[in-house]
Amino acid sequence: METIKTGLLGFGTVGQSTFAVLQRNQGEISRRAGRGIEIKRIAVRDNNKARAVLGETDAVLLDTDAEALVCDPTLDIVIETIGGTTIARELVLRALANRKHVVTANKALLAVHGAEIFAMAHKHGVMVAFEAAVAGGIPIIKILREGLSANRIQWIVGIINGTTNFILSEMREHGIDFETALERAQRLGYAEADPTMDIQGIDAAHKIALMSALAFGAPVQFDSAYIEGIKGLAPLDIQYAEELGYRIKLLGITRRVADRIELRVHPTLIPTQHLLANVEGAMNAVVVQGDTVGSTLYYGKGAGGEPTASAVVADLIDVTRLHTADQSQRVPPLAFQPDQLSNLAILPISEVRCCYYLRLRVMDVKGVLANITKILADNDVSIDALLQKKSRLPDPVGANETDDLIVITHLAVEKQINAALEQMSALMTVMPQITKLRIETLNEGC
Ligand SMILES: NC(=O)C1=CN([C@@H]2O[C@H](COP(=O)(O)OP(=O)(O)OC[C@H]3O[C@@H](n4cnc5c(N)ncnc54)[C@H](O)[C@@H]3O)[C@@H](O)[C@H]2O)C=CC1
Ligand SMILES: N[C@@H](CC=O)C(=O)O
Ligand code: NA
Repeated sequence: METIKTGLLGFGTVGQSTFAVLQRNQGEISRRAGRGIEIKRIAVRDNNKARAVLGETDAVLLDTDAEALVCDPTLDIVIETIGGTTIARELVLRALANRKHVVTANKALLAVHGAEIFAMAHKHGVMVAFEAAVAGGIPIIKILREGLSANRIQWIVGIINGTTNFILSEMREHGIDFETALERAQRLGYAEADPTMDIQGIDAAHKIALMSALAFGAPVQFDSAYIEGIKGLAPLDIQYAEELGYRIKLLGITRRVADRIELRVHPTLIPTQHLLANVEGAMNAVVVQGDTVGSTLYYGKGAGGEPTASAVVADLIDVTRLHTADQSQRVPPLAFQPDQLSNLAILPISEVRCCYYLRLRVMDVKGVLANITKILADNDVSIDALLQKKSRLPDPVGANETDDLIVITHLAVEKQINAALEQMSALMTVMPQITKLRIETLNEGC
């Protein structure tokens, strides 16, 4: 059978690795797909740079005309690896309108414009495949869409941003400062073109929003996600958390709660003995809890050229198989049939129930602890553990001796915690900036 012809948009980290994997493993790939898969055309921004990597070849048309690529009648599949939500959106919509399947690694694009893009694909009877967009090489989309399709999924918790996990690991294990760790992540090809997407938790939110839609059969609701990144995380809290038996990770969390969904990304304390706490560097891990299967864990490389290309090429093989076969075998992009999506809304963060880590800096005077425990009790918050130590922060001018007070709470509703924090902040004996972090024990309890 004739090979399937594809066009590649962008030739950066993911684009180059996709090209290399398709070449290197072409024998096995065509045996799996039922026919060969070829990149016949590449659209780039800088021809000379790309030519230097690609070398001289007549087999691939290399130019800067992305518009022409998505309209090229000889191509069956467009592979989008340029990133972003503007030009990529236009090109993907144009490719779909031209009845080309699209394989993309672009989570930002699908989290923001997924509804429009999936509708366009449906209208023209073509596929949008995006395994590479979530947790890089871990085949989590396939797991959610196919492997766990018998389950009523209850929650998903994941380390789904390699850059921030790499930074947290480097800071904790090697005492490296934030900026140096970020530079390393960029050099290794993990970070987004704009690394604030990683640092601020936005990239993780794109991914958890996509997984949430797949798990619960609702539209992608990235706009309603609660997002907090790692920039404000103090090394002191990383230390105290360790002393109390927790590690801090940037987690993406989505959970079914009655008729609503939790959708949030924030630094979270998890017990150090949990497998997730030991996921280091740019590795990703996702825990999916289904009613039938129970708890399942998926672990692997979430960023970097080759692991991401592994997912892009797997999608190319899937699309090739389905393109070649009867179209009735198509799998819906969000796992549920497009006319069967529910309108489950996102639960506001103030309504979320969690356990909390609170760090207060207090004057070392009589009654301070009693006041704080009373405020917590008045707000219906019970204490699980308490640690009081001489403050490790330098004393501000004129202050009495100060202590760091760490409180670990039992399950509480976030608005009760916030009310308690407001009352504590008003105490003369409590110094400004109380730190609040959420805890997930990854059991039923929290
Ligand atoms: N790097 C990684 O580890 C992963 C990246 N992704 C996603 O893959 C996509 C690509 O990421 P990277 O390869 O890391 O980025 P990159 O910045 O290395 O590559 C993007 C390439 O696209 C080119 N480009 C930009 N606009 C263009 C246009 N209009 N026409 C032609 N070329 C254009 C750029 O010049 C650049 O070479 C992004 O959506 C990213 O979120 C997904 C998973 C992992
Ligand atoms: N910037 C992302 C790349 C993969 O999605 C990350 O660090 O995880
Ligand atoms: Na994946």
